[in-house]
Amino acid sequence: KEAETQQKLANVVILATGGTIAGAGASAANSATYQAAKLGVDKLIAGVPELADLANVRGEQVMQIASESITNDDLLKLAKRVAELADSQDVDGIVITHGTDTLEETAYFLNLVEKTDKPIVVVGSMRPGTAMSADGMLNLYNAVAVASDKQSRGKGVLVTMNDEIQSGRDVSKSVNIKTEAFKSAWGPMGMVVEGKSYWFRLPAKRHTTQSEFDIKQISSLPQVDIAYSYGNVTDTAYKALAQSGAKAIIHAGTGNGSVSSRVVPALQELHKNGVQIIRSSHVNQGGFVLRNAEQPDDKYDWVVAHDLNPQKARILAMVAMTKTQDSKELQRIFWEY
Ligand SMILES: NC(=O)CC[C@H](N)C(=O)O
Repeated sequence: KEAETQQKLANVVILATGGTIAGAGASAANSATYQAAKLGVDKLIAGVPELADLANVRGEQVMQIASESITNDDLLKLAKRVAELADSQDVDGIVITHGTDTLEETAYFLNLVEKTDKPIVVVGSMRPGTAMSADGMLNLYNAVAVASDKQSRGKGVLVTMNDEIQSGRDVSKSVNIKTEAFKSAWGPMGMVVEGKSYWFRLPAKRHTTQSEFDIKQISSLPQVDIAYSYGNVTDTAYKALAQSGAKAIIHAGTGNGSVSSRVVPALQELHKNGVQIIRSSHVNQGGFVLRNAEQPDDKYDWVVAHDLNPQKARILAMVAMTKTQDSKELQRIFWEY
């Protein structure tokens, strides 16, 4: 009987990378003061015995770090392992446990480069497992539920936090401390409740199997950096980033991705020397940067990030620039993904 149930259940692999979901604090009252990336994947799985009702689950520890320390090399390593597993016939879905600080970057990266329609679900938690009302157990349970559900196929990389199913492209950490940290300007795609998913929307942008990018053809990522804008800003950071080797600079602009008149000349100069200038916005609820609004992008040959926040724009620029150095092509890619 047990063997029969196992046969019917989906095979889900949990790739653990660290974060608060693997964190531990000194006492149950420590919801914000704790160490991330302490528990191994086997402990995470053992902590939620109900996972066995959803899927045949096995775990792999890919790294054990806080996500703010993830490098491009870490991203490549994770994405290549995801691709290997997705190619394997005995894997039906993949869950990645991840720190929440850069979870949105990893989810978007995988959404762009994984050539599979098998569910890939990225999940984290806002409180360590040792805290009162810890959210990691339920988030992980929900992630495995979504990863083992055939309905989740072909919908791009997903994120399950706080009972919601979000698109890995759109979702962003919008508040800290609180468990409802992950929001998208375009709303969640669905809900997951008691191990069952309920879908309401589909992504409109190219992803996974419809993407022109493939992790198997990417062995390194170009240096792309972000410069933050504010009142009294100078061009120092932009110039320093270019000097350190940035091939593109994401302008984390004010408002509509506006650029201070004190910075414009430096950006024109950097672009003449081959650095791509990509205008994004750091407004909190989701920016919307349009070409030739605020700045004459056609004249300057700059690119706009449209609705992508600066950190997501960095991910797309890196992936795009593995294939093209042409600003028109870059802009097309920014419209399509
Ligand atoms: N809630 C979290 O996961 C944050 C912990 C840590 N800063 C990380 O991103 O890994």
